[in-house]
Amino acid sequence: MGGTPAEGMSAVALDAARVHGVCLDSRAVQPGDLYAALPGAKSHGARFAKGALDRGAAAIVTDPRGVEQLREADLLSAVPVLVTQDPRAVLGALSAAVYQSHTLAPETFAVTGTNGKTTTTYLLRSLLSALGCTTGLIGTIEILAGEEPIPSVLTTPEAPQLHALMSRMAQAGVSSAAMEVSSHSLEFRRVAGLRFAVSGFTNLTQDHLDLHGSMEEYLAAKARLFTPEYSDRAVVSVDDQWGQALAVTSADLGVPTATLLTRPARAGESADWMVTDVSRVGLGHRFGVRHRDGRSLMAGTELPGAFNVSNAALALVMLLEGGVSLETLQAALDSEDAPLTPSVPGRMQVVHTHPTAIVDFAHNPDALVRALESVRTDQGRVIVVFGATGERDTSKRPIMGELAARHSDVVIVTDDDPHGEEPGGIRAQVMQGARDAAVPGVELLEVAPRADAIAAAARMAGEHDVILVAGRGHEVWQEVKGVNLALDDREELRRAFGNGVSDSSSRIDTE
Ligand SMILES: CC(=O)N[C@H]1[C@@H](OP(=O)(O)OP(=O)(O)OC[C@H]2O[C@@H](n3ccc(=O)[nH]c3=O)[C@H](O)[C@@H]2O)O[C@H](CO)[C@@H](O)[C@@H]1O[C@H](C)C(=O)N[C@@H](C)C(=O)N[C@H](CCC(=O)O)C(=O)O
Ligand SMILES: Nc1ncnc2c1ncn2[C@@H]1O[C@H](COP(=O)(O)OP(=O)(O)OP(=O)(O)O)[C@@H](O)[C@H]1O
Repeated sequence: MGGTPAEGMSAVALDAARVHGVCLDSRAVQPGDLYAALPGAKSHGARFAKGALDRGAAAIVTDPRGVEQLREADLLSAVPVLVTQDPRAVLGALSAAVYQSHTLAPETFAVTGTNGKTTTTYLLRSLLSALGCTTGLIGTIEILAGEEPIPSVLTTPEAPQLHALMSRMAQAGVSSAAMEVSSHSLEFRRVAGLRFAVSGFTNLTQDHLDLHGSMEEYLAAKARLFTPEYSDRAVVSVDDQWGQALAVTSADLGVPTATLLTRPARAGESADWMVTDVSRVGLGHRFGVRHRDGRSLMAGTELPGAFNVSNAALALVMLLEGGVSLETLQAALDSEDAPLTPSVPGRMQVVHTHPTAIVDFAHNPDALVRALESVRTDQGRVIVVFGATGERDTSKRPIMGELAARHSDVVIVTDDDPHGEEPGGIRAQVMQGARDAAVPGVELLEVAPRADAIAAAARMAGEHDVILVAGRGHEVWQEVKGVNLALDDREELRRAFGNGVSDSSSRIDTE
């Protein structure tokens, strides 16, 4: 590399002796790293170049705006600077070259879709382990390289971390990995330079419209995964219109694509794989998965919720399409391991019985309805506690309020992560939707803070009622105006039931 900005990446050869890593956060730079100074929504990474250099950055990659900022700060001649119009477009390839991940990466199964990514990756990991593989996991809750846990900040990490992880997994002997691919990561090309053995699509429903603008754009972001650039094969759930459209484009682009229908077929509908013979067993289900050529297997999952049959079927079909034989998979399913009942933190997690109290991550309209439907019994009431996130897709707030009122007996609206927003204003929008639904007999309460709302639910629940605390799942921090406050819905529920419930209600509005 030369000491002046190189126009265009083709002019540049990475000097492996000098560049040992790639990093896009000045605060995390290690000596010898290539610092990627990227344009961001709030600032430009070039603003932080001095910090990166102080920490030992060996080179910088940036865009022309970044070069200007480096020039103004008199940092242009400090280290070699690579300049390209769109640094995110080359970050995957640069990271792959530095970490040698293209030769080392384990066979990876990618899952995308609005809901079900985390659960499906846990199901894949559990099945792969039952098949004797050393496994890896990358997703919202945690990253695992074999048994080694690595903290997870994003659902899908940035390209440098992803490529470094792939190398680390290879060193840990990981042969197969399951990974969540968010629409944000596809939009920002975080997965550039990776190839997936099989990519799976769960569903598309309203979420993240603040980033994508419309459902069509949201699908277009997801669809980037289903191209020959990323995927050797695809399994697309065609339960909704978006999956049906995606299956067509994926196949048209030359990705061998299998379709999966996990709900009953409507007239004229068919798919390569279908879910059959679904029966409820306790909180879980037994079900079959059948190919249109007649091959089939039988499976069972104790994970609550009909949607977990869809997630489990997707995981099974991804493995079958990836080359695992039906007989081998059936043998793993019939083993003592119960590979379709992994413990997934904060996803339909039963925290208390009599009354049943469940913590779930449902934080968008479709997930909330499905979670509420799956906890309905004919014996008691459904009490839901939830709120909406601040500074995110505001249009879903009244919709979720309305749906909660339609599918519950008691709705307790509280706070989620308000971030920088005024929590009372967020609650008011959710409450408005619940009120507008005008469902006779439903009780609407607004209770804050969240711990008090959970306590109120525990206090009012009878033995046969079900409490669903939705929206935060595994999360243990609540972010309020830049401060992280300790808050774990599971702990609050245990406290409410275990230690009794205080009489001092902080209810602030009752209807
Ligand atoms: C909307 C979004 O995705 N934003 C990402 C974006 O932030 P940004 O554009 O605001 O960055 P910025 O603050 O302007 O900073 C510009 C650059 O300067 C760098 N910087 C900044 C400060 C500093 O001191 N030093 C430094 O080097 C930053 O690393 C960045 O590269 O680039 C940052 C650096 O990589 C990301 O951390 C950040 O993700 C934030 C944390 C985030 O919350 N992302 C969420 C929305 C997200 O991606 N979620 C999806 C899952 C969604 C779902 O399905 O639920 C995910 O995959 O996790
Ligand atoms: N296949 C599905 N269809 C609809 N809802 C689902 C499905 N699977 C799970 N859910 C609901 O969505 C919530 C989130 O599930 P999960 O974490 O598996 O999805 P995710 O796609 O990883 O979500 P996120 O992107 O928000 O992290 C669950 O807690 C459950 O309420």
